[in-house]
Amino acid sequence: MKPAVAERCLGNRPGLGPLPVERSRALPRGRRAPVSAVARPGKAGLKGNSKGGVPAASKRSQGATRALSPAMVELETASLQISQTPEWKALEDHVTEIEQTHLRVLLRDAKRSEFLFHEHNKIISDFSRQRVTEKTIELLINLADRAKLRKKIDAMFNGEKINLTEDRAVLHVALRAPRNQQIFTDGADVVPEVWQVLDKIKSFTDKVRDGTWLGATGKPLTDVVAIGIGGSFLGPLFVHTALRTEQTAGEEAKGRNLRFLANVDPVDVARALNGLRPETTLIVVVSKTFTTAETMLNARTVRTWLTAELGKEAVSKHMVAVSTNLKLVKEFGIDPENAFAFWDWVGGRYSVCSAVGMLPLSLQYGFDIMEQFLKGAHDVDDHFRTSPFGENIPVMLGLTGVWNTTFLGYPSLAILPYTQALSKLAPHIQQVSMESNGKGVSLDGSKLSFEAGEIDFGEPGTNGQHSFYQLIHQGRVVPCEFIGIVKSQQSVYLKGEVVSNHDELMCNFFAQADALATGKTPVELRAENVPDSLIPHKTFTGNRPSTSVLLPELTAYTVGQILSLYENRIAVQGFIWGINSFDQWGVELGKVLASKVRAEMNMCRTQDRKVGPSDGFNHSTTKLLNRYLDGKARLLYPEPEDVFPCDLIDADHCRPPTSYQ
Ligand SMILES: O=P(O)(O)OC[C@H]1O[C@H](O)[C@H](O)[C@@H](O)[C@@H]1O
Repeated sequence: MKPAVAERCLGNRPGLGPLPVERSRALPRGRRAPVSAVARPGKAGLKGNSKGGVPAASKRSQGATRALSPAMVELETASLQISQTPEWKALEDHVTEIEQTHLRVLLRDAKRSEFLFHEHNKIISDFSRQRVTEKTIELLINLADRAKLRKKIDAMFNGEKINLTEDRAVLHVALRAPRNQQIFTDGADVVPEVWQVLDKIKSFTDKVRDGTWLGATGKPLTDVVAIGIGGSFLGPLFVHTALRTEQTAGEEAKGRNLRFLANVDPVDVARALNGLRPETTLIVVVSKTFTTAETMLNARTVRTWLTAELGKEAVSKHMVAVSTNLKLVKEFGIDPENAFAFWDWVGGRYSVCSAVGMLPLSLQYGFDIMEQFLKGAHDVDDHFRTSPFGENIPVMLGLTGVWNTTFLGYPSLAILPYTQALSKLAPHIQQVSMESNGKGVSLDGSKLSFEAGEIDFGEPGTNGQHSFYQLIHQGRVVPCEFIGIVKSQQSVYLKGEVVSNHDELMCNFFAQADALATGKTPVELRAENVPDSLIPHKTFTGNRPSTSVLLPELTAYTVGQILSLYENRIAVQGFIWGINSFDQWGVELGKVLASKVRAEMNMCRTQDRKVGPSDGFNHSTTKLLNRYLDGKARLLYPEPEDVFPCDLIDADHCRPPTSYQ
């Protein structure tokens, strides 16, 4: 073992000045500055809803940095001051009316329940446990009309550049369009390109699966590790988790393994590679930009793992990539022939239907199954694009979401699938929803006068019931979305049991929604002889809103439907709030600051400095960084080029990563 490198850099150093946040706000390469920053630099303090002055959209059209099409100016204008419109005000007034009702009473009205019960292609959605009446829905649809929801949906499907701050179209719906459909953006039909890549995925994945494509030592590649993070990870993980126990998909996946590596934590590397052999492993590097720090370090790490055993030439057989940046893929050393493209009009969190999901998932389940997934998503896209709002399930989900969040003041949403197979739905939707709608300004850059976005979380039932349901029954009001399945992927019915295992699960699906809605009153408790002292503790106020969605089964097709329900629901909310749901500037600042820390750590290591950071860190960060580096200085590492976090994976290649001096 080479001598240890002592990494002690930081001495005690007096507190430094506050972090120069403004100076650090570099923009990512290739991206434009947000409109509010470039078009109207002096506008930061302008209130979005100030009554005076020229509307921002028309200001922009009077000489801003770039021209918008008349259609986009109209849509941007429709997004301004939505909270000042009579339709918004009517909903605010209506809250008082709704507050005088209780779901216990509303649910007695069968006519109302029928009105709130919708069905599309075997997906049933029941909105009767929302705190709404027919009038509420009418008022919400009026608001949608005022926000020009229909035009915004059309603009999205027609390839208009509705992602204004990045000047991009939002066309993930084109990823699941049938071959014969035409969808244009910038004057070109994108559907042929989409199918060109899908055909390439089919051809490649067939070859890997049938053993025509072999590894460097002539062995079939049975194991796949997909390296990617955020949108290049969560969607594919959700779909993989949903299909693992589905009968047909399970058959197709026999003898194959699909794993994901997302976190830059070496612990995740060790876990992803544990038990795998390079000679039977195919690595798929998934990154829209091919610059994401975590993914690129993980890709380099796994490439080292691979080439240490198989040599550099093995990369062409064992590593493929999915990206919009084919130039960087090539520079990384992956043959462009082995790269699967997608386009800047696909947002990362909306990319699971592109090669991002289709490549790794087709390797695991075969292309034909995954084509069903695309068909399911397209089916709901079509329903979303064409159905009247009152019968349109994604629109209804979006409208009730806006009602709960903005008007009734419930900021969160619990996503509660009653099937373990959907256990990764909530983590995926967290990104789609919170990265899309977690915004503080409207499309034109003016500050919102209300809070947009929704705090999403969730767990499959019944696990959640034994965890956080206490709070949602008796603590805060958290609107819920229950998802149930008629036919389980796995059927178990034990002799002597009163119901099958799946029915047992589904009893809870029905019971929980009613418990939240109707609650339990002190009168009912007294009738059950509950002692007076316990009555307050055992009372359930009820009146807690939820939606129930019931699907016939969970297959690749219905998983695609679920994806589209949520993606489009989230778009509806953003369209009504008047925000840009398709950019994500909020993730940049942390990345910039991490680069500064990285530069500092590197300087400490290379110069073996004994002094603290030279500038730019505040007292708190300096102090904590000191403690971290102090702690690290006590550890013995091999020379950096030998550090390889795989001692858990393959003892031949690794040494103990650390030990205490
Ligand atoms: O696919 P990549 O370019 O590697 O990006 C991965 C992720 O990076 C950032 O966190 C973005 O906010 C996400 O939207 C994106 O999905």
